[in-house]
Amino acid sequence: MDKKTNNGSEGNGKLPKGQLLLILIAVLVTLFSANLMRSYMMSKSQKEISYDAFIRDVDDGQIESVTVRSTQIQLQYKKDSEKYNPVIQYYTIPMNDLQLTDRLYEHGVKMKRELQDTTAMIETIINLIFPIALFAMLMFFMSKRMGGVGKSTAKVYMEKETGVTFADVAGEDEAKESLVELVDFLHNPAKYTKIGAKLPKGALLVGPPGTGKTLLAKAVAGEAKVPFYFLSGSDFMELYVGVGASRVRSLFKQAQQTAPCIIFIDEIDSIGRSRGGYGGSDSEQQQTLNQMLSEMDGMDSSKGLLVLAATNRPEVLDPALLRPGRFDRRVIVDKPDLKGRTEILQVHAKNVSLDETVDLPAIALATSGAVGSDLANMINEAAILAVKNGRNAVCQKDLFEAVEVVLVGKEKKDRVLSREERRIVSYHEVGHALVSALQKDAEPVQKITIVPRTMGALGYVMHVPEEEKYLNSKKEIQAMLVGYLGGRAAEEIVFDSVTTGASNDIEQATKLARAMVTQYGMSEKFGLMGLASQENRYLDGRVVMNCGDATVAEVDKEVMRILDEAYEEAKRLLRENRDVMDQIAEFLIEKETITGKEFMQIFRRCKGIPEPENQLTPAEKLEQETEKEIAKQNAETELAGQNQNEEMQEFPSAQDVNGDVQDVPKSEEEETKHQTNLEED
Ligand SMILES: Nc1ncnc2c1ncn2[C@@H]1O[C@H](COP(=O)(O)OP(=O)(O)OP(=O)(O)O)[C@@H](O)[C@H]1O
Ligand SMILES: [Zn+2]
Repeated sequence: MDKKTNNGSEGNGKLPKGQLLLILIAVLVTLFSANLMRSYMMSKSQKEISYDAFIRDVDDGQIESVTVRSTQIQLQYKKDSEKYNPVIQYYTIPMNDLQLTDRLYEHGVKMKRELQDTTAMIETIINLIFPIALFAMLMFFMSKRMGGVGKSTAKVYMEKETGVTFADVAGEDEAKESLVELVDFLHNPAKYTKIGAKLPKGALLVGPPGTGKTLLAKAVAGEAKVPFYFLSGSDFMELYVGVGASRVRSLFKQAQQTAPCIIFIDEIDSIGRSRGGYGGSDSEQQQTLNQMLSEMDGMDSSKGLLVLAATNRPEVLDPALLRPGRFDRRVIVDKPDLKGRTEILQVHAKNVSLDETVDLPAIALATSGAVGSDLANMINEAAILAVKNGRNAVCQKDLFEAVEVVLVGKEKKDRVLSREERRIVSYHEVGHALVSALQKDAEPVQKITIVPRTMGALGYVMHVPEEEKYLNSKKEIQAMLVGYLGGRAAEEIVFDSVTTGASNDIEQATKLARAMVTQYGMSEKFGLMGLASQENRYLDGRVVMNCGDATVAEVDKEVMRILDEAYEEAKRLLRENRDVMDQIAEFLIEKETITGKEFMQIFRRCKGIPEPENQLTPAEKLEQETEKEIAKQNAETELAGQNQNEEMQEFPSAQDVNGDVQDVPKSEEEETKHQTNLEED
């Protein structure tokens, strides 16, 4: 979702440490030179006069006042004296003169005695102690900020025991399988080295954010009961030159001392980016990477030391990292499928009280495209909702609400749309839904809402897949395209103008149409030619075209044609069903949310289709069964009339959030692409 890999560490509000250091040095230099100047000037302005000259001046009545100190007598001449000078401080060395006081008194000279030479003392302090103190501070500061350069103990995050096991990681069976082997290496390295087998030094966990890569690495450590060292590639970004490399060195050194153990490097792409590749690798990154490479080469894996690294951008990694003896194993940690999602939900629901309405597989069906961290979030969010509503167990309705919260954000109650905006959003969403309902190959509509959400959606349509699909026919994909464009088509038909609200739809539709032409071999013009390969399946990576410029232009034309065709089809469908669209949109404007049932009722009424008798959605069936069961229970215990099931009624089966949301990890299209890919392999 919005868990984009954060490579930079800028913008944390604090002054960069380098700058602080510079400021400190500048202050020091200024103070120092100011001091030098001052004492220079002071030595200039002090002027000694002989004792007899002093006595003469006293007798002459030229002296205004004296300050007597142990080592000198400072003289202040009267303003009208010819010796008077504001910048010169006259003094004389005291003599053993017993009459001095009387003499001064006689001539009306003001007398002051200072026991200690305070100015001298202050001067010593300023000139000696203060700079020393500042220097000491500076040294202290520098040694602290270098974080142990030269010392072997840079701060490294370590867990003696992670306590995580493979049972905590749900789904991801293939990934777990290849990691189980590594656990055995760690357990008993001698068993392998005796035969002469070389143990693997590293494995690369590759997959989209939030799929449990960190969790898997911890599970390997937990299963092998070895310490777990953790380092995140992005931590290196804020460091000074040389610090990254030294951190890597000290990490490996520490790890080697506690072997067998696991070193886990998250976001390895931020240090392991291809040297001299695009993005401009800086020398600091290179140094760190080189250090890592040489540490791995020098590592003795027979001691049971294993380096795991995670990335969602394997294609940017330096090939040197992937060579034999380094991260030569690749473990794919992909987005979970329906079964995987069900299992992840079950793992996280283990410690949550659920009531009998809860149907986790239905939630899994509704969350195509969600990853482990999303699902974990949903369970937690549902638990919070249950507490908020004063219940002591989570029900299915909480879970469905949590799905929406995680995928499209919370309802934004304070965001009030104007009447005109509500009309436009309503028609837009009804356009999507109606087009889907009219095309037999599209999924039935489950819910439409125009309550704005925090993650940016003004409204959206939920679909219910009857089952999870891994392969889509050309017809289904075309229907999907028409569905994506239905919102914009409705706007054009009704308001004769279009808004920015459809930008995400258009992006999705274009991606899908392009994939039809270049990847699925679904265009007549280009046939089966594979024109592009997706650079990164794990993020919304760019697609690399494998053909010449002329062909690229042709592809663009073909994509445009497909989109135009789909748009025309959407408009045709909506024009022919204008009355249905108006009625549903009116209902939506008034109610803000319309359920699939209500939608179909209006739809059927307008189209003159009789209400089907016994055609229930799976969730409705479930609901009925649960009701029956409760009734039975009630009869058995002779308790009557408590329908604990009320809350669920609005929420039939599984749903698929599909709409104008920027960040929803999208589902059908991606799933289709991915599965099609698998098919090709
Ligand atoms: N397969 C899974 N089974 C159970 N829980 C999971 C699974 N995948 C993710 N989670 C939950 O999501 C949380 C985050 O996952 P984790 O940090 O391991 O993902 P990641 O792939 O390392 O993500 P990133 O790339 O953002 O670091 C986990 O702590 C766990 O609660
Ligand atoms: Zn839309």
